[in-house]
Amino acid sequence: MPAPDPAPDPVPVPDAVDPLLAQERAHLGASRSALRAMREDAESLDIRDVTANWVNAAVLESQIEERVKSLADLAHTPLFFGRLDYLHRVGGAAPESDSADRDAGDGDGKDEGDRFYIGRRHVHDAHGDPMVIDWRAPASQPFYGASKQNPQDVALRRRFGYTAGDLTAYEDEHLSDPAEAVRSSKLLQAEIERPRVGPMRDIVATIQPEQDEIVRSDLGGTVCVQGGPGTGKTAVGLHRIAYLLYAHRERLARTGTLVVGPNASFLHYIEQVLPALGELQVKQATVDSLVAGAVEVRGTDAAPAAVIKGDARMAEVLRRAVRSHVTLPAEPVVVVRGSRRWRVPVYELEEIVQQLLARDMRYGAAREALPQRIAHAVLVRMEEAGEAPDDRVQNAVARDAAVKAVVKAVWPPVDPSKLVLRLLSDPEFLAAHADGLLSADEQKTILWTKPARGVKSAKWSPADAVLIDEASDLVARTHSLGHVVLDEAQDLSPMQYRAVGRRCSTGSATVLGDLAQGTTPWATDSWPEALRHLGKGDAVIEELTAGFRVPREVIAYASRLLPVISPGLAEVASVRESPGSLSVREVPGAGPESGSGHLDTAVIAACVESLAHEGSTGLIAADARIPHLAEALTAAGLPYLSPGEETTATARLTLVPASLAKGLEYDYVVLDEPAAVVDGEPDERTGLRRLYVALTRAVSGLIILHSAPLPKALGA
Ligand SMILES: Nc1ncnc2c1ncn2[C@@H]1O[C@H](COP(=O)(O)OP(=O)(O)OP(=O)(O)O)[C@@H](O)[C@H]1O
Repeated sequence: MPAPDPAPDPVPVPDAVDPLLAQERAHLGASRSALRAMREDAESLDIRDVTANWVNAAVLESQIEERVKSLADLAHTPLFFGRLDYLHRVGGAAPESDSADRDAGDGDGKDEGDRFYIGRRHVHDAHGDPMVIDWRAPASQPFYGASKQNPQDVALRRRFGYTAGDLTAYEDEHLSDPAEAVRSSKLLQAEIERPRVGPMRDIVATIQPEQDEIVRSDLGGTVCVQGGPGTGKTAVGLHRIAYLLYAHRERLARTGTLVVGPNASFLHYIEQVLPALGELQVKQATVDSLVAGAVEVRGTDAAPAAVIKGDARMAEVLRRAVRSHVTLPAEPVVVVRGSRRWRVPVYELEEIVQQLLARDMRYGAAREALPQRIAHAVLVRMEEAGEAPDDRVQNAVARDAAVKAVVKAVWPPVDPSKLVLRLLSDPEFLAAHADGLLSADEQKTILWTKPARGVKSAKWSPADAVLIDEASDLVARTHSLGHVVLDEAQDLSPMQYRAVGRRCSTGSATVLGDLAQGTTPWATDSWPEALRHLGKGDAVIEELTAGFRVPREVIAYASRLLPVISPGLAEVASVRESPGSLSVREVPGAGPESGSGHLDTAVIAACVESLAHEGSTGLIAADARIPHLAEALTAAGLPYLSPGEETTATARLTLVPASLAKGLEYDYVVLDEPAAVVDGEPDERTGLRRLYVALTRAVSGLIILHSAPLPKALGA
């Protein structure tokens, strides 16, 4: 990101001094009143005359309720944050869908250029003229994308600053005035530097041009975003879903949208962003919860077994195993109807089965088609004999006991859980289907040492549940949603990508991740490959490099790990102007013999030091150290939260196991014993990647405390 001269301070000016500010405040007041009127209109809608039955009435009522909710004037979110004055009149094209109230730029008979106030939702006056337009409307786009080089027909871009809900400042850029120098925005900087408390916030007022391009990319295509820590991937993914819901509301309301995140605490952290943008219909899941349901997951796999179970070759093993249930018919089928017997010979039955196999239909769909095919063969014979059977006869023949018996023998039902249970319990069955795909050693690795007796008693692991999900899809097609946002995607196994891909097979996806933050044993090293497993090989891959979270000094320190953990990846360029602080403190005297008493004391002191600042503090430590640190915090009288629990002005300290730090951020981070974080992982590279994640959670300051030597890769 270029660093042009800063704009003059957007100093708050009293109304008397700046009449322009007074005008803008007046527009804000009028917009608020208009919004109130819109809400009152929605509340007073009488649906009795327009609905024919109670089902329609209930649907309509809930729609009205949603609308009333979406029209609420939220005290802490300003109604608009920007203004665009176009050089000319523009007609902001409406989105694909219904609602006229999202249209922007209706004619108002003026000759001068259009002026739009940009906010989180559309507000119109009593005549239907827009007071505020939705940030997602086409006419809002130049607010994010226009520049001095490409003013996009915009004369003036104005950003507004608020203090405690009051409009107190503004900042202007005359984009079409060649005499005006390019300046960086103070308001944008202030927004980025704002202390973090509570759940994740929307960034709608300050989306950057390169982010905006991703947010507004078309519903038809899948976009994959590679970006280092804090480059706004999660923010961009959530805003993209809000944008798509705006631009294609009807289609996506029918097909559904989903955000997939790494764990429940992460989902909890991000769950407020979409409602703040007025979007309430988005489902959230982890990959584990997505594939849950068929069995209860109570077990875990050792890394080597999990890696093989997550390998894409397992898809072929399963496909073979499912199809192995089909056997070619050995006997003809004879259907008796009245006094006549109709016989379909073996070779013809075989042909029917072969045709179904060749069509590569879902196993269950083919099983349903088979009796109809056999019945058809019977009907052909009836017609040849001069009868004139109709559809009812064909259906009756398809349900005939003799036909049913053939179907049962030739194409028996397959229970996906039982199938996977057998593959993992029965070496011969596995060998038969893994032949040429998995080596003997690999087969041994995934076989259960103690074969399970039944689906209920088996100790299923998360990777097993993914296998069952794949098998289920081989039997019956998984329902596809319209759009899926997949966050922290680098951590998925090929089989997990397939599971997510099934859920957007007829839709599209936004795939977000950072190869350097991959911490699973199966983490991906190549986006093109990951996207192929997802079934979206033609996705566009974008890169975000500007960092909005981590201060320069801190990101430079963490980036020392990059050559080891992800050679070739570029260091994030921090856009934060406040220098931030990095403090690396060695605490002598601790160690296995003397216990970790000194380190604990230093950690507690660092937490107290961090809490003296405004904003949240996260104490991140190796998972194994968490119970111990929890005790130390309690003994020191420092109350703390768990990740995902909302920080508030009074509860600002969170104790974070390194394994749950991904995706989260805190104003100040105290990092306990980096070597323990690295040692907590099965191999060094994964350990260093985990450390990289932990080092990149801080917004304003990072204190690292260690008594063991720091990992060499940090240049220590
Ligand atoms: N354009 C922006 N304006 C203001 N803040 C932004 C902008 N983009 C991102 N941010 C802020 O930067 C922080 C990091 O964003 P986000 O969590 O989306 O990054 P990420 O790339 O997903 O990070 P990680 O890889 O660590 O998960 C958040 O506080 C977010 O609100």
